[in-house]
Amino acid sequence: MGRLAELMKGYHGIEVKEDRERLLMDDLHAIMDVNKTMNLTRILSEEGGIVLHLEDSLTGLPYIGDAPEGLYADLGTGGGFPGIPLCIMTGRKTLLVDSVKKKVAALDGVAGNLGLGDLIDVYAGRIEDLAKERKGQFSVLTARALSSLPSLMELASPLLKKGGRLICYKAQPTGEEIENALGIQEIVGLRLECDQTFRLSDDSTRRIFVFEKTGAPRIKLPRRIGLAQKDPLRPRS
Ligand SMILES: C[S@@+](CC[C@H](N)C(=O)[O-])C[C@H]1O[C@@H](n2cnc3c(N)ncnc32)[C@H](O)[C@@H]1O
Repeated sequence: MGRLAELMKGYHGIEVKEDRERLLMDDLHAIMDVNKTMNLTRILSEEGGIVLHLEDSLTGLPYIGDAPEGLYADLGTGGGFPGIPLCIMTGRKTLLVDSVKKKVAALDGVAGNLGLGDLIDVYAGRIEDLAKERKGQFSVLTARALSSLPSLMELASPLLKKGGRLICYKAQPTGEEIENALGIQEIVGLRLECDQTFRLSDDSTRRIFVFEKTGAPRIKLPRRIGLAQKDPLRPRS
């Protein structure tokens, strides 16, 4: 058993088989290699990458496992986290979404080299544009280090089919952010299903919020490009 598999079993009770671990480590090495010429991640050491990219990404595994069958997209994927690790572990058809074209092109190359070209597609563009093109098509979405919870809910809602899940990875959400997220659930047609705090092996704290799409949003989504992140929705008083 390698270091990642040991951490996942010891700290999170998640089993990572040998062939999956090899592919996950190949992904990390490939991203670190691309990172020499393009800014994909600030984490430069292998040990840092194992914990802060792979271990952290895989903590979302039980939640993606509970989501309905079907398409998965990682919103604001950056260096492909948590999208590529979750694809490797679940075998779901995966779309990696980011507005920066060269990052997305690099990820396409990495996925192809890992032999994941049939499972992984990429979308170089804004989430709001994807929502117009592929409304209601996704069963599960993830977002890590992308935006506040209310922004994520607004961006995700039009992409999700009913019963689909949005899995948000947060390091330190503020009380106000959580209050606003809870206050806009009906407006965006999502409901909080799970709010879980846990620790990574380096002792840092993480929180995962899972929302379920319960019905159509009360307002027309997506709003104008940029508004979800610049001027997030607030609870109606
Ligand atoms: C801080 S990075 C996080 C990357 C990765 N998810 C991670 O956790 O390592 C946020 C990424 O989201 C992308 N992004 C931000 N807003 C976006 C939008 N509205 N549509 C598409 N991509 C977006 C940025 O280009 C950036 O690559």
